Amino acid sequence: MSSETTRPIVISGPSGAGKSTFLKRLFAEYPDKFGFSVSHTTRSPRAGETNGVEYNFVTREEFMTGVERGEFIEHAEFSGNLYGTTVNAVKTVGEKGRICILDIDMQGVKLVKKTDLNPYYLSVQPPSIEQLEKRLRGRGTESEADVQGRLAAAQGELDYANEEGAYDETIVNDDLETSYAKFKAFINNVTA
Ligand SMILES: Nc1ncnc2c1ncn2[C@@H]1O[C@H](COP(=O)(O)OP(=O)(O)OP(=O)(O)O)[C@@H](O)[C@H]1O
Repeated sequence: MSSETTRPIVISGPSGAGKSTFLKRLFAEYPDKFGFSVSHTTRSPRAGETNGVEYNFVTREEFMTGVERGEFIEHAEFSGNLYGTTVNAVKTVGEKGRICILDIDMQGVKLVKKTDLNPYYLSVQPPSIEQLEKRLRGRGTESEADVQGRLAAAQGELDYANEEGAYDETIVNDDLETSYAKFKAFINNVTA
């Protein structure tokens, strides 16, 4: 296997564009090819959780030392605990021979670009904002306020994706079968 095959793949696009739909199908088709990075957290492990599997469990001091050393791509605090993704956690997936998939928003993309991870960047877009709204409502997993927030953020995501060189490839998710075929072709092309 050449080093090329372990480059991560960043998949980004507005909430509701269809990233999870594509990834679910992809993982079902290729169960052993891809992987997700293990995040770090300062929260305590729950029963049955193993360090290094669900999360890398660290102290707040260890976490903050990592942040100061620039080891984190991103981190955030939720309900009193820190969570984040390190550059090394992404590299570890590749070292195990799997392709690390990063399903992240535009802010995450900008942060990954500051690292030496050198991934492929793929933008998944809805056919229109109207269609996006329909799909978000159809999914039925968000409150009205959440749908509005996602639609407001969507335009920013699309504007960024239109900037020259922001992504290696853009897939407009109109007809699902056709779009998934394009998605798969992109993945197969960069991982061949
Ligand atoms: N081509 C398509 N045509 C019609 N509906 C679609 C299509 N692709 C996805 N959907 C539907 O649109 C909704 C949003 O898709 P999905 O959850 O995959 O988006 P997402 O980009 O992963 O969003 P998030 O970033 O919020 O996780 C889902 O209900 C999904 O079934």
